[in-house]
Amino acid sequence: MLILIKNVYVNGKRQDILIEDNIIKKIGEIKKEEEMEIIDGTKKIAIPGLINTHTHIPMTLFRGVADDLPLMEWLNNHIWKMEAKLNEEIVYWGTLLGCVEMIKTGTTTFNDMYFFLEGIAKAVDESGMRAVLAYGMIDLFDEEKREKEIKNAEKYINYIKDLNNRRITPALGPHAPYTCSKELLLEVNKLAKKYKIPIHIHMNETLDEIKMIKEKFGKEPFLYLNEFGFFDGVDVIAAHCVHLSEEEIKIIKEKNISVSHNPISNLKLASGIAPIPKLLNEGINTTLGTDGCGSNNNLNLFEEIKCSAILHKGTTLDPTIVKAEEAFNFATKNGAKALNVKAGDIREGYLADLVLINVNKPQLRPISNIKSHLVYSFNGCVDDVIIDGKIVMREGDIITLDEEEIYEKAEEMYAILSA
Ligand SMILES: O=c1[nH]cnc2c1ncn2[C@@H]1O[C@H](CO)[C@@H](O)[C@H]1O
Ligand SMILES: [Zn+2]
Repeated sequence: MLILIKNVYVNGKRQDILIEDNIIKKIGEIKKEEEMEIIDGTKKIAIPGLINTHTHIPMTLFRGVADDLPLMEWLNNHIWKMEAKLNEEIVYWGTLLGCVEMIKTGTTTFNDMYFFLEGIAKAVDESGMRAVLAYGMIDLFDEEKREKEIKNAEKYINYIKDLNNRRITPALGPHAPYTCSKELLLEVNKLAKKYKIPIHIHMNETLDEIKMIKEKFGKEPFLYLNEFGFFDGVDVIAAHCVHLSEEEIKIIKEKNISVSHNPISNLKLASGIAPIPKLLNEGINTTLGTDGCGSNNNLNLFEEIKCSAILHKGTTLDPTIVKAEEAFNFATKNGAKALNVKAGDIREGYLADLVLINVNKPQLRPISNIKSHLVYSFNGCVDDVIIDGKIVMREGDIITLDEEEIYEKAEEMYAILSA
C-alpha cells in the first residue's frame, strides 16, 4: 500500500510525502505512480500525530458529571462509585467515543491507564489508533487485593501481547503511591523488567497526597519510591508531578523519568501548577497528557499545548519560558521518546502517524507563522489523519468508525452508569 501526499507544507516547505506500508518512505519531490493513493496537500499542512501521554480513555463517559471538586472528594465520592458499575461493554463504547474525539483533534497515540482492557483494546483496534495500555492497579495496602492486582496486570500484559497488533502495546499502571503498597510497586518493577515494558503512574498530583505519604513513610513520594529501587532499570512515565522538591527533581533527572504534564486537569481539580520551567532547565523529558474526561473535560491535546505554553509564562512573569516550538515538541517528539515509539516527527523511516490540516480556517490566517498558529491560535479541528500508514480520517470523516452509532451508544452507556 502506497500513499502519496502531494505538495503539502511540511517541515517548513512544500514537498511530497510517500508512505509505504506503515512507514514514511520518502519526503521530497516524488513522481505519481499508478498504484499510489494520492492525497492533494495543496491547501494543507502536515504535522506529526500528537501523543497524549496520560489519559483514562473510557472516562469520556464521565464528562461533566462531577465538576468543581478537589481530587480526593472527586475520586472517593463520585468517580470510584460510578466506576464500580463499569463493564467491558461500557468501557468499549467509552473508548470509541474517546477515539473519535482524539482522531478529530489530531492525536494518533495515547498512553492509557484503566480497567476492562479487553474493551479498550477492541475499540483501539477498530479505531486504527496507536495506544499503550496499562491496567490500573490499586491494592489500598491490602495483601489479598495486591495478589489479585498483580495477577490481573500480568494477565493483561499477556492479553495485549497476544493480540499481536503492532499499534497496541502493554504497560504497567500502578495507580499511585497513595493507593499502591511498596510490595505491589516492587512487583511492578520486576514485571516491567521481565516484559521490557514501561511503567505509567500518577505522582505528586496534590499536596494532600504528599502529606499522606510523608506521614506514612517519612519521605516525599519520589524519595520513598527511589529508596526501594522502584525507578531502577525501568522506563517510567510519571503523570502530574505538580509539587516537587529539589531532591525529587534530581531523582527524576537521574532516573531518566519522563514527566506527563497535565496542566488543564491540574488547574481544574485545583491541584496546582507543575514546575515545568525547572524540569526543562534540568533537561527532563516533558510530555503532555489530558488526563481523563472526568477532570479535563476533553481530550483535545491542542488545548494542553496552548495551556502549557502560556501557563508558565504567567507564573514566572517571563514570556520567553516554554516557547511555541517547545510546547509543540512536548506533544510530539517528547511524547514519542517517553513511549519509545518511532513517531512524533515527520522523517523518513519514521512511523506514518501524521495529520493534515487545511489552512482555510480563520485561526490559521494569515499564514504568517504556522508554528505559532498551531500553538496559540488553532482549535484542534484537523482534516485528515493517517495512523500506522492507514487513512483513519479523510476530510473530517472518520473512515474506521461509525460516529452516529458511537454517540447513541454513549448515551445508552451513560444511562446505565448514572442509574
Ligand atoms: O487525576 C487523577 N488522579 C488520580 N486518579 C485518577 C485521576 N484521573 C483518573 N483517575 C483514576 O485512576 C484510575 C485508573 O487507574 C481510575 O479509578 C480513575 O478514575
Ligand atoms: Zn490520571
